Amino acid sequence: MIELKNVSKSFTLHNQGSAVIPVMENASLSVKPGECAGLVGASGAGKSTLMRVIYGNYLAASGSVVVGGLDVAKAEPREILALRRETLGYVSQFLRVVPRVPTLDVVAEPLLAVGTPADQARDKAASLLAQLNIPERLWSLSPTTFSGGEQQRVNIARGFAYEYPALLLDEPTASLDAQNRATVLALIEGAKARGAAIIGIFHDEAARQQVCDRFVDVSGFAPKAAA
Ligand SMILES: Nc1ncnc2c1ncn2[C@@H]1O[C@H](COP(=O)(O)OP(=O)(O)OP(=O)(O)O)[C@@H](O)[C@H]1O
Repeated sequence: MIELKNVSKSFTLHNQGSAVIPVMENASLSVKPGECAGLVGASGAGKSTLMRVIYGNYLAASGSVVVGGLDVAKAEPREILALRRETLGYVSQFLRVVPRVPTLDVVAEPLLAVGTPADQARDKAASLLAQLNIPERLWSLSPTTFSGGEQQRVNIARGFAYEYPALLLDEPTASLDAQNRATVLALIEGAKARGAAIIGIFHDEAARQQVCDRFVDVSGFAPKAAA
């Protein structure tokens, strides 16, 4: 479902004399449906960068990044948008939303985008918000003023509303209390059970032991000269 072959990535710092910083070389990785791979490696090793390459935010310098049959490293922007709508979800650490859109609609939006009838989309959104303990009085408000933890839970509800065949999870349990953390881990296990291929970054050791089938140490992808 997610297959990376010989992916390299470097950053060019245009404001610093165009210095080129190689971050990874020959990164290869394959995640099957129903499997969760945890990215590990020291801070700065390139875990988030690898996720952004898979999501198409960063362009790989070489290699292939195939998700659901599409090579993200060579795809047109409209193909990447379709991939993000239909195949690949991304739960980042921070919620980015259009101001003034009510929370219920923020969560229902990925379902509406794939043509789910509005009442079904809103029912699913309501059920996820309730599971994640977002009080109903907040559902009609924009989440922009919510607390950090509430925003994170809205973000997770949005990421799990539509059943993406592939999911990228960046610290989905960070700063959650025990009850919400357990709910998120159950959502991840449910996604695996229905066949989603998942790549996650979990600093929470117990969480990653619970949901990951294996670990990929991104330090192994460090460029040889910098290793
Ligand atoms: N947009 C960017 N421009 C330049 N350098 C970048 C950029 N993004 C990441 N880097 C560099 O790439 C390296 C990998 O960063 P990355 O954020 O992927 O690490 P990480 O393993 O996710 O770290 P952490 O666990 O601390 O979040 C770092 O040295 C970082 O400085």
